[in-house]
Amino acid sequence: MKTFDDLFAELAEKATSRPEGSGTVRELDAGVHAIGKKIVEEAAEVWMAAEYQSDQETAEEISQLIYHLQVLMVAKGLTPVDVYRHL
Ligand SMILES: N=c1c2ncn([C@@H]3O[C@H](COP(=O)(O)OP(=O)(O)OP(=O)(O)O)[C@@H](O)[C@H]3O)c2ncn1[C@@H]1O[C@H](COP(=O)(O)O)[C@@H](O)[C@H]1O
Repeated sequence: MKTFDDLFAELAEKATSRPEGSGTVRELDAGVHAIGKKIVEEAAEVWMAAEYQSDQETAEEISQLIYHLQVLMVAKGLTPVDVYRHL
């Protein structure tokens, strides 16, 4: 099963190798403003799922929110360690 650290490593690698068809590359090219909007959208979907949908759907929305947060980290040159420092 993939972990958040595995996903981050994959996204960082894709940012460098820029494979054809990667949604991550597309999102990185769209820039921080667009990624930020996606984060706000996904956060709202997490909230709505938690209130009105199943636990499984909520978990799926949470995974998407974390994905977009990680794309933002890659865009900003931040690493998981930069975040762990604040936990
Ligand atoms: N974990 C994710 C992941 N979570 C969410 N998303 C994207 O985030 C968006 C969330 O979709 P929504 O359900 O909100 O649907 P939507 O609003 O219709 O989506 P859009 O129209 O905005 O694209 C979709 O575009 C998904 O593709 C993800 N895209 C990729 N990954 C993983 O990231 C890795 C790299 O992916 P690629 O860069 O695409 O190869 C792979 O391991 C993927 O599994």
